[in-house]
Amino acid sequence: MIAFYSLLVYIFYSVFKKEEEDEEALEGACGYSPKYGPDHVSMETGSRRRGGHTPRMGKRGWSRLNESSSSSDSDGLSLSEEDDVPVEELAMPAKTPLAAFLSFKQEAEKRKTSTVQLDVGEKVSESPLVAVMSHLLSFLEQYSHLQQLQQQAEQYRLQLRRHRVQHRRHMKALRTHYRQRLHDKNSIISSLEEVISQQHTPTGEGDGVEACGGKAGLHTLVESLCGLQGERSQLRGELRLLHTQLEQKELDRHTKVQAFQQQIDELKSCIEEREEELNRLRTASGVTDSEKRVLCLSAENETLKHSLSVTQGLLQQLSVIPSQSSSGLMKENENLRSRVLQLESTLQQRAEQLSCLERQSEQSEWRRGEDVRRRDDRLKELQLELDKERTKEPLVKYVTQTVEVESPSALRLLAETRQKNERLTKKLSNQNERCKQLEEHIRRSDEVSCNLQHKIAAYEREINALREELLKVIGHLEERKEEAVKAAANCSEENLQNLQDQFITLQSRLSALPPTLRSMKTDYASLRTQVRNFSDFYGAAIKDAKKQMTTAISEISEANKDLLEKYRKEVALRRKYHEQLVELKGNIRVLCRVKPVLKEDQREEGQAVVVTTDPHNESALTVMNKGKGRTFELDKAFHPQATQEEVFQEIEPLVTSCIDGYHVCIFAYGQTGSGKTYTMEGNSENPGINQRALKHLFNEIEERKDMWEYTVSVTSVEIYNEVLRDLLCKDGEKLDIKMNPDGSGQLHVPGLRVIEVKSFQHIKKILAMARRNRITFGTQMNQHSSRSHALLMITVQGIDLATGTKTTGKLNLVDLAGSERVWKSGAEGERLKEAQNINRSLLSLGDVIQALRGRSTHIPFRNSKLTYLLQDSLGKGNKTAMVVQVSSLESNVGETLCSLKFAQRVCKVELGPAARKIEAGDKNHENYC
Ligand SMILES: Nc1ncnc2c1ncn2[C@@H]1O[C@H](COP(=O)(O)OP(=O)(O)OP(=O)(O)O)[C@@H](O)[C@H]1O
Repeated sequence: MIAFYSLLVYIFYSVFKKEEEDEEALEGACGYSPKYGPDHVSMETGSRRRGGHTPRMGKRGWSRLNESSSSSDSDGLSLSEEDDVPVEELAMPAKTPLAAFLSFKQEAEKRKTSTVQLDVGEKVSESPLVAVMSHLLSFLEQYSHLQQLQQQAEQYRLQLRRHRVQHRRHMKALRTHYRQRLHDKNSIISSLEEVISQQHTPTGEGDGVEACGGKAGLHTLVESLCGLQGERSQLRGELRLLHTQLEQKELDRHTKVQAFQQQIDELKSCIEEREEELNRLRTASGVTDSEKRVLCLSAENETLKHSLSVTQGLLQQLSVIPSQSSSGLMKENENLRSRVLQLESTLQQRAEQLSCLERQSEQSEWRRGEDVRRRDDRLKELQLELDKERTKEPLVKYVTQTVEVESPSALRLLAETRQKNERLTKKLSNQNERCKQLEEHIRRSDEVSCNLQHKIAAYEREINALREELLKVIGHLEERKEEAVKAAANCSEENLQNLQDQFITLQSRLSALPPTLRSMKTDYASLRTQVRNFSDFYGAAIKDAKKQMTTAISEISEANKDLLEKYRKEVALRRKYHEQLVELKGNIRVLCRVKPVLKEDQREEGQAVVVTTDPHNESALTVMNKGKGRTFELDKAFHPQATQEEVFQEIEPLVTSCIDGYHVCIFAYGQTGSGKTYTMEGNSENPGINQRALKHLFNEIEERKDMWEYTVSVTSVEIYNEVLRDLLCKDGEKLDIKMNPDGSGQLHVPGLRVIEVKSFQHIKKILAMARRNRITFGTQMNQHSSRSHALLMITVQGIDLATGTKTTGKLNLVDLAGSERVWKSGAEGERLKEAQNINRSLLSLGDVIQALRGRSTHIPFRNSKLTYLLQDSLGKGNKTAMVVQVSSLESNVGETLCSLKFAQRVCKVELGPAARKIEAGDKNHENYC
């Protein structure tokens, strides 16, 4: 029994295996078509495999197929010899072990039935195994039948293809035949037409007979032509008919193909149904383990085969399809592939670029960080230098330090200069020493001469006294002599003796006198010669000293020339560093000044101070509001006690820039009454930025007068209710802003008074005039509130005397009208309109700042007269400083916060590097710029 089952299993297995092999072989055999080639077949098999079903035909499908096949034959299109394959041969079932087994089984069944018939009445119990076997056998029968059907279907397909090929060939041959015929006829007609045209051409007089003969020939020719034309039209008709027939046949073929396709589909579905049934049977009949295993294995095998076939089909499709008929597809595929490759390479490049960019950005980030750090360091250094500069250290020292840091060549130059300076200083000090010695000598000589003079005078006095005494004595002696002569004549010898004695003593005394007198005289004479000699010596010494002094001075002046040159260079360097410093500080600087609490501000008692500055951080400012502190970081925050000078110190570099040819704008912004006018204009005791700036301008101009010649001109306007008015004209008319007609692109205000200023005193008068003409009113916030924006515009034009280079700097000093909350200022009527106009123009200023901050392409300068007028000083390439004025009192905290927020926005604006407005004279100058 076991042996039987094993045999059965083996048979099954071999049957299935064989079946698959046959199927493959059959597909291989049927798939080839001479027209479509092996690729086409592969495609078909591929698609069949993908479908997972092997097409098999049922009996019904087969009969229908036979019918249509016979109808196609009836069209009169017969197969050629080589294409004609006998159907019986193709439809021959494969000799398989299955067939042998079936025959064996049939015989067994027959035997069984005969045994059953023999053992009538005997009860035979059918075992389940037998039942299964019978199932299996019936299934196998069905299966073999299916196989046959499938083979038939394949054969039919082959036949159909052959038919199609033959039909096409036939049609082609027909078409060429008719075309040839038509062509022949056409050529005959054209030749005839040529002949006719020759016949029609006029001939000579002597050709009369020929002409008669020609006419007859012509007649026949025309007739034959007509006949030919008729034939041609007939042929054309035939051709047309053929065409219609062809079309009809094509249509028939198409419908037949469709019908076949439908039948094939039906057959396919039928086969599928059968296969499903078969599978069901297969699984149902797997009773024993070995059978189940076989079934499982076969199922597994099936799936593996299926996946293999799918893979193969895909592979074939991929490799074969393009080379056959789908050259377009292939091209497309190639294109796609190349495009993919291109894209991949681009992607790779992009990735590389990206990584490169990332690296670069990292590097630049790092470099930026380094730069910022270096800039910070430099800023600190420069700040230190500036501080030193501020403490009025000598200019050379400042430049020396700067140069020491900056340039080694300059350092060398400086060292040389310093050495020369030292040498000169030494020489000078030597000269000074000598001068001092000489002076000492002179002083001593003077002293000696003075003493001698005194002595001489004393001697002279003594001599005079002695002379007088002598004269007196002589006079007395004369008198006595006369008396003695008289007495001698009258008196006794005794008296005479006495008198003689007296006379002798007097004579002795007199004789004693001359040596003293003589010595005195010689003393006097020697002293005189000494004095004379000394004065000569003194004169010579002075001459000598003078000589030495002049040589020293000439040497110094010679060295001074060098020094002057170096000084020029150093000034240029200084300017450069100054520019760098200003740039590092930012071409837009925001400073905040806190107004001190004045008596008049404390109207309400218990007003708290809410704004505080940090003594350790000069750029921070904290505002307390509702118990919370908010810190603002600006460029500089001045404490309330900051002086006007301290504020100006911060502005000074910008004012200097103006002389160097930059456009500078300095404006005070803030709430009404917060001290804008005080900061800009100040008062007589404490002048503000305006006066200080002009003073600084004139001082600088004075310093540079050896090298530069400057012209300073001033204009002053106010903008009140969006109306421009000249402040340097009483009853100034309404002015308008226009473009300069010289095509420079600069703005210009026709009719505006421009005053050329010669001195600082002159400017003071002009400022006073402008102040008088400005509109102010008292508001609740400020007794003398400025109700307009006041602009003081200074133009400094310079010419370098050495090179002829021209610079034009502009300094706009703006005292803005006070921003205020309308309800708080108690404004009504005209005041309300003013306040609204002020707020509107300040809003425009804010918009301009916002646009500059956002680096917008359009800056709305024209939105207000204020911004329009400041256009050439407020935008890119210029320098701006804003002094934000705030009140420190609690009642103004809202306005203070508003002003500080605006200030912080301004802080973030980047104006870029400032541009100097310069017209070069010659190249030399550029070295200094
Ligand atoms: N730093 C200060 N030191 C002393 N007094 C000051 C200071 N700041 C302002 N003041 C005084 O405060 C008052 C108002 O100042 P100022 O007129 O300058 O304000 P303002 O902001 O210009 O006001 P408005 O916008 O209304 O014109 C003036 O009397 C001024 O002298």
